[in-house]
Amino acid sequence: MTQSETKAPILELRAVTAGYGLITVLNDVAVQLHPGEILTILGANGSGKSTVLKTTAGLTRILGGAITFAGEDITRWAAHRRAASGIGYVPQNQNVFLDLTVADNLKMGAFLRPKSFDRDVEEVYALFPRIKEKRRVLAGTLSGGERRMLSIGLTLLLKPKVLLLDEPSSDLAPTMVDSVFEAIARIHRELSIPILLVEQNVNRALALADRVCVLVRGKDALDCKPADITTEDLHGLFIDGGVRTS
Ligand SMILES: Nc1ncnc2c1ncn2[C@@H]1O[C@H](COP(=O)(O)OP(=O)(O)OP(=O)(O)O)[C@@H](O)[C@H]1O
Repeated sequence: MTQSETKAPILELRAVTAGYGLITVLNDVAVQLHPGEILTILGANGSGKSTVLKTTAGLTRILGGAITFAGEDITRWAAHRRAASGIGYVPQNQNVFLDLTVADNLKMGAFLRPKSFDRDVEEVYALFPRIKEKRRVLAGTLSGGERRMLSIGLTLLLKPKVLLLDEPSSDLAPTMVDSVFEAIARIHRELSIPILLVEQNVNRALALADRVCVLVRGKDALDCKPADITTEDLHGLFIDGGVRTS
C-alpha cells in the first residue's frame, strides 16, 4: 500500500451506474482517487473511460451508487456546483474560445478570481511557456497541442482540488505529446493536484501513474500499480476487449 492509499480518498465513485438518457454505460463502477495520486483509467474503445470522467463532472445521468468528493456526497450536485467546489474537468474536445486571443481566453477563465488574476495567469504561463509566447494570437490559430495546453490552463485558473483529464495527448504530434505529459507531471508535482487521467497512450500513461484502473465494458475489472500490469493484460485489454488477470 502506498502512502497516498493510506489516506481517505479525496474522490470516490461507489458502485456507480450511469449513462446517457436511456443508455446505461457504467455498471456498478468503483473508483478511488487518493490525495497526491495520479490514477490512470485504461480500457478499450467504448469501454466507458470518458463516461467515468463525465459522470464525476456531473455530465451524465446517474442511475445508482454514490460519488463523494472531499468528504461530501456530490451524487446529486449539478455540474457547475461540482466545478465550483474543485472538480476540474478538461474534456477531450477543446473548451477554448477560438475567436479570442490566448490572453483573453485566460482572462475569461480567471474572471471569478480578479484579485489574483495576474499571479494565476503567470502560473499557467510558467507551466506552458509556449502559451505565453502565443498570448497575443487568436486561440483558433493555435496547434492542437497548444490548444490542449490552453484548455488545461483555463481549468487550472479555477483552482481545482482534483483534475480530470480526458485523453490530453490524443491527435498530437510526438513533440507535443512530450510537452503535454511534462506539464501534467509538473502540475502533479508542483501544484500537488491529484489527477484522474484517461489516456490511450498506454506506455506514457503507465509511466506517469501511481495506480491504474482498467475498465472492461463499463465495469472496473482491474485496479493495481502500473508495475503489476502485464503485457498479457494489455494484450487482452486492447486486442480482445477484455483483461486477463491471471
Ligand atoms: N452522449 C452520449 N450519448 C449516448 N451514448 C454515448 C454518449 N457518449 C458516449 N456514449 C456511449 O458510451 C459508451 C462509452 O463511451 P466512452 O466515450 O465513455 O468510452 P471510452 O472508453 O472513453 O472510448 P474511447 O477510448 O473510444 O474514447 C460508448 O458506447 C459510446 O457510444
